[in-house]
Amino acid sequence: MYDKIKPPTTGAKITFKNGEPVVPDNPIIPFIRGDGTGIDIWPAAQKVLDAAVAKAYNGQRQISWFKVYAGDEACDLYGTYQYLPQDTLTAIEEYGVAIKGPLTTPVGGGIRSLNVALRQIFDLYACVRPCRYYAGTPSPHKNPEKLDVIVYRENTEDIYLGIEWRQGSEIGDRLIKILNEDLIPATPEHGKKQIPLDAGIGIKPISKKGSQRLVRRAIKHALTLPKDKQQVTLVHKGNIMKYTEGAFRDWGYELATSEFRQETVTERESWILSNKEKNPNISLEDNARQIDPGFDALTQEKKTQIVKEVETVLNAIWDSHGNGKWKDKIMVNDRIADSIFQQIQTRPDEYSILATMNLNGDYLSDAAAAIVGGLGMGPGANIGDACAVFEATHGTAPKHAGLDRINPGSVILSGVMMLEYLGWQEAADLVKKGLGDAIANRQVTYDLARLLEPAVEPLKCSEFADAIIKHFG
Ligand SMILES: NC(=O)C1=CN([C@@H]2O[C@H](COP(=O)(O)OP(=O)(O)OC[C@H]3O[C@@H](n4cnc5c(N)ncnc54)[C@H](OP(=O)(O)O)[C@@H]3O)[C@@H](O)[C@H]2O)C=CC1
Ligand SMILES: O=C(O)CCC(=O)C(=O)O
Ligand SMILES: [Mg+2]
Repeated sequence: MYDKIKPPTTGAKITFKNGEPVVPDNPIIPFIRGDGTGIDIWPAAQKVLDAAVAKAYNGQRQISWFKVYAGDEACDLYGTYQYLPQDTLTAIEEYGVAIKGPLTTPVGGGIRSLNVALRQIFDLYACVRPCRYYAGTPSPHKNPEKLDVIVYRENTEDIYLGIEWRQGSEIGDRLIKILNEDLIPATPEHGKKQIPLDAGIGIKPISKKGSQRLVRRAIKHALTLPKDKQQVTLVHKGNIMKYTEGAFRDWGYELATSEFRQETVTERESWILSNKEKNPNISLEDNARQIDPGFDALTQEKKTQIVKEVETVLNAIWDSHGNGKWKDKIMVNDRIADSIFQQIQTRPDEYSILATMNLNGDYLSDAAAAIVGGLGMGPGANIGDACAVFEATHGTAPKHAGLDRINPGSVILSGVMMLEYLGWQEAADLVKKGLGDAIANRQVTYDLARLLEPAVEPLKCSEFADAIIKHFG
C-alpha cells in the first residue's frame, strides 16, 4: 500500500461518524515536518504534545506518530519534483487527522502551493485560526487582550483555486479576446470596458455551496461560545466584487436566517426589532427611516423595498425574537474587508468569529495574529467533514531555518487545537497552561523577547518547548 514509508506497528485509526472523529486511546497521526523552520518547530511541538498527553492520562493514552513526507524532504526521499507523494496522500486519507509544519511555495512561477493542494484534495473547507492573547505577551497594541477572534476562512475556492493564465500565454490571449469582443459587450453593465491586452488573468469562483458550508460551520462554532461571543461577522469586499464577495455575504445571511432561524438574528433585524421595542406604535416607514440613513433621499422604489423588508422581518420574527429575545441569539452581521482590518485594531472586543473567503482570511489571520504577539502565536486547523489537518498560520520563515531560534508557539497551539478536536481536553489544557506560564515568566523566544520591556535574553526554540513542559505544573 505504501511505497517508501511504514505506518507505526502500534496504534489504531481514527474514524469519523457524522463528521465527528471517533478516537482510540492510541491514535495513529501522520505528521509532515515541513520546510524551512519546520526542522526546528516540529520536534519542539512533538515533544510538548507527547509530554502533555503522557502527563494528562498517566500513559493510558498516547499518539503513535507516523512520519510522512512533503516539500523538500519528500524530494530527497522520493526524487526530483516529488513534492507531495502519493504515500502522503494515502496516509492522510487513511488516518483522517494529521498535523504539518509549513511548506514553501515559490512566488511567480514554479510549483503551486502544497498547502493549498492538501486543503483542496481533502476538501478541508474551513480554515479555523483563533487569535487570542496570552497574558504577558508583548504586543504593539495597548490592549491586545481585547482581541479574541476566530478567523473562519473558506479554504478551497476563491483565487486559491489557482485557475489563472500568464500574460502572453496562448489561452490567456484567447480568453481576453473572447471577453473583449464577445462577453463584455454582451453585458450592458460593463459598458465599454476592455481588458488590457497585456494582462495576466485569474479566475475568482465563489460558490453558494462553498460559502454556505463555511458559514454553517462558523455558526455552529458560535453556538458553543459564551453568550457574549456568540457573533458571526461576514467579511467581504462586496461593494466592489458584487457577484463573488457580495454574494458570499448574501448567501451567508440566507443560510443564517433559514437553517438557523431560531438561533440567529441579523444586525439589521436587531435594529428593526429594537425600534419597535422602543416605540411600539412606530410606523413601518419610520422604522425603515431609522434603519437606513438617507432613506428620504432614496427613490420611491427603494423606499418601498425597505418598508417591505421591515414588514417582512416583523411578521416573521417579532414573536420569536421581539421584546429583547433577539439579544440571546447569535448576532450575524457583515463588514467590508478593509474596514474590518481597522475594526480589529480599534474595536477588537466587538468581534468574535470572522467568516471570510479565502484571500481575505489569509490576510486577516496574519494581521490578527500580529495584535496578540505575532506569527509565532498564530495556530490553525483545516477542517473538512471527514478529515482535518492542523497547521500554523505562518510559513517557513526561511531566514530563521535551522537556527533553533524560531517560536514554536503556533505549531504547539495548532497541536492544542488538534488535541481539542480529538476530545483530549485535559492534555490541551496542560499545554495552554504551560505556554501561558512560560510567557508570563518572560521565558520566550527572540520574537517576543525583542518586544519585552525591559528586554530579556531569548530562549532557543527547543528551550521554549522545555519551559512549557516545566510549567505544566
Ligand atoms: N501554511 C503554510 O505552510 C504557509 C506557507 N507559507 C510559505 O512560507 C514561505 C515564506 O513565507 P513568508 O512570506 O516569509 O512568511 P512567513 O510566515 O514564513 O515568515 C514571515 C515572518 O514572520 C515571522 N514569523 C514566521 N513564523 C514565525 C514563528 N514561528 N515565530 C516567530 N516569528 C515568525 C518572521 O518575522 P521576523 O523575521 O521579523 O521575526 C518571519 O520572517 C513562502 O514560500 C510561503 O508561500 C506562508 C504561509 C503559510
Ligand atoms: O501555501 C502557501 O504557501 C501560503 C498559504 C498561506 O499563506 C496561508 O494559508 O495562510
Ligand atoms: Mg497566509
